[in-house]
Amino acid sequence: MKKMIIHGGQRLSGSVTIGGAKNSTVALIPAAILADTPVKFDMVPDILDVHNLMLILQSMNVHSLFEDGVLSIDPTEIIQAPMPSQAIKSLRASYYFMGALLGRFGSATVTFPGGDNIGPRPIDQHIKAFKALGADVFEEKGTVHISTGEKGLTGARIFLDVVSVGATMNTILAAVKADGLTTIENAAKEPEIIDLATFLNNMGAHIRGAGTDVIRIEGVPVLRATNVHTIIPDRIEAGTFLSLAAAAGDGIQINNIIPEHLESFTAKLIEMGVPLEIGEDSVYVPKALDLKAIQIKTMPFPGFATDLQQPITPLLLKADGSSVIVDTIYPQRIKHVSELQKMGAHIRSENDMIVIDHTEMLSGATVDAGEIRAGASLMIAAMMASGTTTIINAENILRGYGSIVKKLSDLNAEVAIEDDHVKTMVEK
Ligand SMILES: CC(=O)N[C@H]1[C@@H](OP(=O)(O)OP(=O)(O)OC[C@H]2O[C@@H](n3ccc(=O)[nH]c3=O)[C@H](O)[C@@H]2O)O[C@H](CO)[C@@H](O)[C@@H]1O
Ligand SMILES: C=C(OP(=O)(O)O)C(=O)O
Repeated sequence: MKKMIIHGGQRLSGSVTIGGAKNSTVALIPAAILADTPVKFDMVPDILDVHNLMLILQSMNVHSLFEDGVLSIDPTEIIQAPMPSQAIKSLRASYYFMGALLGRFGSATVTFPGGDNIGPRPIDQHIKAFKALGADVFEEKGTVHISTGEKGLTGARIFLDVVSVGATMNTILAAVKADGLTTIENAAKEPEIIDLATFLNNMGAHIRGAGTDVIRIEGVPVLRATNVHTIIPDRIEAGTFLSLAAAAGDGIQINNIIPEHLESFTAKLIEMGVPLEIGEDSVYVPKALDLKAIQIKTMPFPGFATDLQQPITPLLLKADGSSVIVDTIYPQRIKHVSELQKMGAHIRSENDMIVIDHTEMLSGATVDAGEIRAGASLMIAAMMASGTTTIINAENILRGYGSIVKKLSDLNAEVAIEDDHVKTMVEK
């Protein structure tokens, strides 16, 4: 078990560069096994999810190498083999191997995925799509078996009952080499879906409409990589640093941002009174004073991202008055609430609402990063607090925040990650 130790109260300044998007990367790596050539990704974040996906690739005889942000994957000698269940369980996105293996071999056997513990996370819409494409699906003891038998996959019209990032991506992965036209209606519109479609289209796929709620996929027999795919910047990591900068910064420049991906978030910061200076691919956050309380409702893209409701919470503690968050995607995503209370935060959850009242001062405490964004929220609160905070289960933070100790230390934070009693990464 790892713990993150933060000595709070330092004012932060300087600049930070955002890495490639976790939620693109974790779909692109499984997508690589659909290629008939080796593939290369650039701007790959150094996060635990990537290392676990590499372990899963290894189990299928797919060689991968991760060096200086470039991940090379050679799927040309892939075999179907049992996958390491611990790695599968360590992340949500292992479910993308269902669509990718189905597209590659016409069958897939994948243990039910893990990922963040943020309330119920069914995959009924993924299964519905696989069935519509002609696969038989059955679940036994936590493992999903999917197969098309001799008949192969055939394009179909699929209407998703709920807007789902994972079901949209998985349907694309299964349909990209299927016979004929697949139409996904009520598709999710997240930028990471466009990134996946761009990667596949550059290899010869025929996917149109990614980024809208109707996606059309004309199946192709072969996918060949001819260039390096550069992963889009992580809008959730960017939002986390924007919140940190407004909460504890004396002027912080955040580089490698696509501002259009963050409009619902930056609009809320501006509404609070944070005087953001938004550039073409960067945002400068000056010292923020006199913040106003706001109301937030999380929605599918382009709405306010559920993954950013916890990271913005510590900033809301600084606002004058009561702020309210309603997470419509994951109403039970409240693991940070009890932990922030331990630090003295005036925060409570009631009837699917999180109410955040002005809090003059936070104090360091031992708190639990129950999941990735709860961890991000605690990390920011710890920077604002007086004294030392120890965040246990820090692996959850490392699932999605690459080089986090270095990035925070470069901003003048006093932070380290310790492995039980042994220091593994101390940058300052
Ligand atoms: C690896 C990845 O990209 N993870 C993101 C992805 O998760 P993930 O793809 O798992 O989330 P979905 O977009 O699928 O979930 C959205 C909503 O649909 C529901 N649902 C989903 C699928 C399904 O078959 N049935 C169903 O009812 C879910 O319970 C949830 O309430 O999108 C979430 C919502 O933006 C983000 O929080 C996660 O960071
Ligand atoms: C919920 C998240 O991740 P995952 O879907 O990978 O568990 C997240 O990134 O906030």
